[in-house]
Amino acid sequence: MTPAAPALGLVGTGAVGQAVGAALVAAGLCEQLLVASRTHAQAAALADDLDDMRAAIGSPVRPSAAEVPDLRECAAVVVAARARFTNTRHTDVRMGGAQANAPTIRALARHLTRYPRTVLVVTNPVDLMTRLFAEESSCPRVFGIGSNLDSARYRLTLARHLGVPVAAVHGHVIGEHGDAAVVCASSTTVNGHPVPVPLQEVRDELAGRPGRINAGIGRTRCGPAGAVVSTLRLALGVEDGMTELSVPYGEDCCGIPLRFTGGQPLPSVPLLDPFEVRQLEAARTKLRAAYGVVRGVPAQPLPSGRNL
Ligand SMILES: NC(=O)c1ccc[n+]([C@@H]2O[C@H](COP(=O)([O-])OP(=O)(O)OC[C@H]3O[C@@H](n4cnc5c(N)ncnc54)[C@H](O)[C@@H]3O)[C@@H](O)[C@H]2O)c1
Repeated sequence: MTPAAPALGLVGTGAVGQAVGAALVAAGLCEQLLVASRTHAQAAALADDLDDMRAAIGSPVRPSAAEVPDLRECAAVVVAARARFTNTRHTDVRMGGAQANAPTIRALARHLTRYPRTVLVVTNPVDLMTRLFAEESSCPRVFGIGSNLDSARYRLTLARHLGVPVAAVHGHVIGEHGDAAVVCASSTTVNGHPVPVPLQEVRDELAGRPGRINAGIGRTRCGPAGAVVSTLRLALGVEDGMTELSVPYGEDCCGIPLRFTGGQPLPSVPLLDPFEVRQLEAARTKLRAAYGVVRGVPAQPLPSGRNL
């Protein structure tokens, strides 16, 4: 297997960082994996653990500890940092991290100012943190992981409900990676045919699944790691295809489907019915207001050059 990239970077060595690191070593997408974290000791510890994995499975990926500025040489950087805070929310849980994570994202963005390659933001609330990173860094290719994980959960739920393979289901979840997610039921197909979607069952599963995972194993980690690896395959041009990512969209930043060809993304929002249009508008209004709070100022439109 020839790795697609000389080096990839990873920021954060917690639950998500560990799972992403392991998935990248297993996937063999790069020759080197540079790991950075709040402390060098954390980065070195994860790099050693991943190096053991490399030796055990014969992966081409060589992990090593690094500082964030070293990641500028990488073909892509995954941001999975989380500030230390206690989230006491029961609804809109991901929004609970907005104020705490914003300074961390700002600091990381400054280290990577005008980094020209791909940044994948995982830190929640991901739609806000993606926009913050993009604005603070002026990086041209910043994508948020979240709606693609929601979409994977949606396809899984529908496949189980209908008793069909997941691969037979085509459908997207867009908008916010959070309580204002929009299930694109009207454009969903199974084996190429429209199907009635049990919307309440789907919404209950999207809302309840992360909480059940957290209750059982502390943090969600493998799902986001899978979403990161599949996105990197598209962004690095290893394969062409579609995924749902948070990107600048109009004056906001929210999850929409992007079709990648040769590593280049093109927005590909499906036709929405009037109910879905209203839901997407509500999600964008919510995100715009929340972003204004994170910035401490009313949200400004994104420069047109960065709108997708
Ligand atoms: N977008 C998604 O689909 C999705 C899914 C799951 C989790 N998440 C989010 O991913 C983030 C990480 O989650 P986690 O469970 O791994 O958190 P965690 O608390 O287990 O780990 C956070 C890591 O970030 C590091 N860190 C903190 N400040 C840093 C800094 N300034 N620079 C570099 N590293 C720093 C910490 O040392 C730690 O290694 C959270 O915001 C979480 O909500 C997103």
